[in-house]
Amino acid sequence: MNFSAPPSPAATIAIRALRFTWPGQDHPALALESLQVAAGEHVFVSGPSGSGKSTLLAAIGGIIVPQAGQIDVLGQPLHTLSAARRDRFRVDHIGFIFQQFNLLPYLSIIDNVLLPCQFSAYRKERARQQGADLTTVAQGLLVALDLAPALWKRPVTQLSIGQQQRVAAARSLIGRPEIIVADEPTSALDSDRQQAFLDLLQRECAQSGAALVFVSHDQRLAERFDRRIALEQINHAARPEEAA
Ligand SMILES: Nc1ncnc2c1ncn2[C@@H]1O[C@H](COP(=O)(O)OP(=O)(O)OP(=O)(O)O)[C@@H](O)[C@H]1O
Repeated sequence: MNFSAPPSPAATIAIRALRFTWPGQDHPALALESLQVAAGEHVFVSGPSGSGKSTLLAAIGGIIVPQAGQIDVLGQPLHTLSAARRDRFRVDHIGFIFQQFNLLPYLSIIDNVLLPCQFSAYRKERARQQGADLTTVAQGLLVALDLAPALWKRPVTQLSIGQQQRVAAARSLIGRPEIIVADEPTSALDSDRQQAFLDLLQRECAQSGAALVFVSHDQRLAERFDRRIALEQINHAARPEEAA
């Protein structure tokens, strides 16, 4: 079949001697000697504004390519892949939840959840193994994430922020990618809803065995993770004094 099966990994994510400088900048945004995430591990990444959190997630996703060092994801060194193969590898193996959710307003809720299966034969196949058909699997995820069937016919633009966020989480989880990456997914929610969302996300990740890399400013969420990383302490390029 024509999809990129993962090589067997020593660590789910392994970063060594990473240096990344954004185009046009004279100072690196990332300088990390070593960072590893184990299979199924839930890691909380915090750090002040400008400490490189989003840049790190972009590097893990192969969206940007470091000028030096190496990132292996599921045993695959990302720098050896062409841009097109990196894109495919990302959609096959990593579910992203962005701060702004990036839901497509012209698609139904179910079709938003199923989007990764449109781009990835690997995710589609894995989703198929989970249920009778893809729609049933998407619906099952929405129910697990507390999004009631009465809402499924609504345009995504008519959902609350918390509901949109749960659709985005279901989309990241469909087809059981090995890694879920979440960039400040709770920043628009009040404290109770943040905790509830994290409950659901962690439960689903535990069930699928996915590693979770969760970026947040909110230290109240930190204790619920296997490991906490203060990025400004390990990112030697970080200049948080410049933070807004
Ligand atoms: N597209 C870009 N082009 C140039 N510089 C960038 C770009 N994106 C980020 N940077 C710079 O890289 C550094 C790290 O930014 P990054 O967005 O990764 O930080 P962050 O920790 O995610 O911040 P925040 O918490 O504010 O989202 C900052 O100095 C920022 O100005």
